[in-house]
Amino acid sequence: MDIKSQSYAVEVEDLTVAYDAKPVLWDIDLKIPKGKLMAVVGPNGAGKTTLIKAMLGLLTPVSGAVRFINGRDGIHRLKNRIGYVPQSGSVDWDFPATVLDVVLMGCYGKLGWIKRPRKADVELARKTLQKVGMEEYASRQISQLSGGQQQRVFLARALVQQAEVYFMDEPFKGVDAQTEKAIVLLLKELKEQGKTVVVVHHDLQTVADYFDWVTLINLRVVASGPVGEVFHEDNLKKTYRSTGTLLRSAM
Ligand SMILES: Nc1ncnc2c1ncn2[C@@H]1O[C@H](COP(=O)(O)OP(=O)(O)OP(=O)(O)O)[C@@H](O)[C@H]1O
Repeated sequence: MDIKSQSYAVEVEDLTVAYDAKPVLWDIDLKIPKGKLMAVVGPNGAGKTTLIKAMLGLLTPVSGAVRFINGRDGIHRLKNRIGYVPQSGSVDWDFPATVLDVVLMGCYGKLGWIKRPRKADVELARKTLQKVGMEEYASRQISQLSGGQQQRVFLARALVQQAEVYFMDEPFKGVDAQTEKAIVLLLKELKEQGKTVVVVHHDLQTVADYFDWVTLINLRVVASGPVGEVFHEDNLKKTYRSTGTLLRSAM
């Protein structure tokens, strides 16, 4: 099937997810058009990470379905075309692997640990490390990097995968201004390549600059659509309810 001819990258239908029988996402319906940079916005505990994990098939929903590329493919048939940058700090890197090894994992998935990388893959991995400003750390143990540096390596790993749809959980969390700029440039580059990127994002002030599509969520989807249409005070109020101070600073 030609992935490029389809208009939706991801479709979520009636998705309900619970932890210990307590629903944290309720009846989620979502269509993410192909080629969009989409922010997922909502207060702490709104279910943003849970939504991403459920879309990736890392959590089993109580009900509902997630379909990729206009409903034709499930996640398991598409795994090389889906890239995931988990939240920094959520992965235990306390095992022996260099930065270059970790980036090469993006080329091979699980096979990376047993298969010898091809020269072209190593070149691509090094070039991508350069892009995220980490080339001089290629031989460093991943456990010996700061959180922000690990975040850059995660991004490089996702980029070498050359996926169609990317999910990034708070890629800007705890990074300095220079790294933030580098990530924004990468997002724009992915968009230019026609990729779809779904990003959990907390900084309301940068939503309109960095993204063209937004989903506002708090247990349910409050609104989802073009930033210019749905990212307004009314919807933000509904999403954040009592957090008026945060709201005022964003508008
Ligand atoms: N493994 C788990 N077991 C039980 N409850 C969980 C688990 N993970 C998350 N939760 C709960 O589910 C709800 C949604 O959590 P989630 O991490 O998806 O929110 P979030 O919007 O990503 O929050 P944040 O902005 O703080 O990262 C929260 O109430 C959280 O306490």
